[in-house]
Formats: sequence, C-alpha cells, structure tokens
Amino acid sequence: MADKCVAIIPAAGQGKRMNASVNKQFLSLQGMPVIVHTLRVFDECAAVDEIILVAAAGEEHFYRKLITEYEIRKLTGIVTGGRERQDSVYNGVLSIRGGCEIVIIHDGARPLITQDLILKTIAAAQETGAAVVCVPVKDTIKVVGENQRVKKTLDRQLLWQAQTPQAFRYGIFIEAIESARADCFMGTDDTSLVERLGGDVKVVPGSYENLKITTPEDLILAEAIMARRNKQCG
Ligand SMILES: Nc1ccn([C@@H]2O[C@H](COP(=O)(O)OP(=O)(O)OP(=O)(O)O)[C@@H](O)[C@H]2O)c(=O)n1
Ligand SMILES: C[C@](O)(CO)[C@H](O)COP(=O)(O)O
Repeated sequence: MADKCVAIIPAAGQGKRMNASVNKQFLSLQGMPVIVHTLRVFDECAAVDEIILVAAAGEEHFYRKLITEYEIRKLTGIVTGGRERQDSVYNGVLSIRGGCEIVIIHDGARPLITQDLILKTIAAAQETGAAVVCVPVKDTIKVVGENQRVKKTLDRQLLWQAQTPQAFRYGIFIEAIESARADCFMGTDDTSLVERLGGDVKVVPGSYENLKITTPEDLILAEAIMARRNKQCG
C-alpha cells in the first residue's frame, strides 16, 4: 500500500456533449447521481486515503450536500475547477496538503470504475512512476486529411484507448504539470504530460465497462451495466 494516496476527481466540465439541463455528474444512474457512484468506489477503496473533488464555480454547494447525504468520509476538499480539464486537475493537485506518495486522477464522469482497477493503477504507478488504464482499440483507425481524404490506416495492434484512473508518484506529476503549464502545453489526458518529458508510463489493461458519460447513449449503456452488476450482487 502507498504511504499516502490522494485521489483527485475532476468534475468541473460543462458536459456540452451530454446536452442535459443539469451537469451530467448530477444525472441519476440506478437512482443515485453519477458523481456519487464515482466517489463511493474511491471512498470504499482501502488504498485511497483522501479524496479531493474539483467542481465548477457555483456548483460546490450542490456537491457538499451530496457528500453529506451519501456520507463520503474521505473527502478532504472541494476546489474550484478551471477552463480545461488540465486546469481543473492542476487546481486539485495544488490543494493537496503535506504532499503524498501517490496521486490518482479519475474523471467524475466515469462512475463504473472498480476497486480492482484502482488498486492495479496505484501499484503500477508505484512501480514505474506513472500509469494509465487503457483498453485496446476495437475499430480500425484512419488518419483523415483535407476534403475527407484518408491519409493512412494505423496499425491497430499498437493502439490503446486511454481512460482514467491515471496515477503518479506525486513529484513526477507535479514536475510534469508545472512544465506543461510553463510551455503552454494542453494534454487531453494526464499521463501525456509525463510522456512529453520522456517519463516511463505503464499501461494497466482496463475494462470497456469503465465508460465516460459523454453523450446521452452512454447513460443508457451505464444503466444497463449497473443493473446487471446489481443483479449479480444480490
Ligand atoms: N474544465 C474541465 C473540463 C472537464 N472536467 C472534468 O473532466 C472529466 C472528463 O471530461 P469530459 O467528460 O470531456 O467532460 P466535459 O468537458 O464536461 O464534456 P464536454 O466536452 O462535452 O463539455 C469530467 O468528469 C469533467 O467534469 C473538469 O473537471 N474541468
Ligand atoms: C482523460 C480522459 O478520460 C481519457 O480518455 C479523457 O481524455 C477526458 O475527456 P475529454 O473528453 O478529453 O475532456
């Protein structure tokens, strides 16, 4: 187990592609808000010591209510997010008090995460310094240029789709995110910040079930997966 492991949960996006009347993290899945599902898995994971939630400006009090109602015990802070996901993650990491051995970052909008994957990601980060959960790409991926003309087809054997969680030794991540900010580099995930400095990033094979609630059909899929899991449990 890590000396101290802090989970950062970015939940400060606008959810534009979801096109819902409320923030997608507040939408209901099996009768409970998406964000509560996500937080519960981290709260119940023995390897996680603290949770920091990153919320959009003005939404902090909604989260505070949920944290109290659903008794999320390990939450130590709610911080305000930034314009891009990377800015939100930065605000979260900066708010860690007294440092930690491992920081693990997970999208608030991925409620189907499991404790098993969290534990594997933390262990991989302890080994190499940085780790990312990925699944092999299922489709054939083409590079497309101007006028919708295919430039080439990539070798699928080499392609993996990045998810979260992504975990790091604290010092490695601080250096990578500070350096990205200094160079105005904006990554679409967290480990890409370490990759650009030449760091070693280990892939943890994940699950297609760990989907991100991005567009309305994701919610339908997530409902079905959760209903099946609940049935299996009891
Ligand atoms: N400035 C941002 C943008 C995103 N996120 C969070 O990062 C996760 C992954 O982002 P994504 O699913 O792309 O969410 P949105 O940016 O909200 O989606 P969209 O692009 O459709 O607006 C989400 O939990 C989201 O709330 C964040 O904390 N701060
Ligand atoms: C970090 C991430 O979950 C990896 O798949 C994803 O990139 C975040 O979502 P976004 O749509 O890029 O904001």
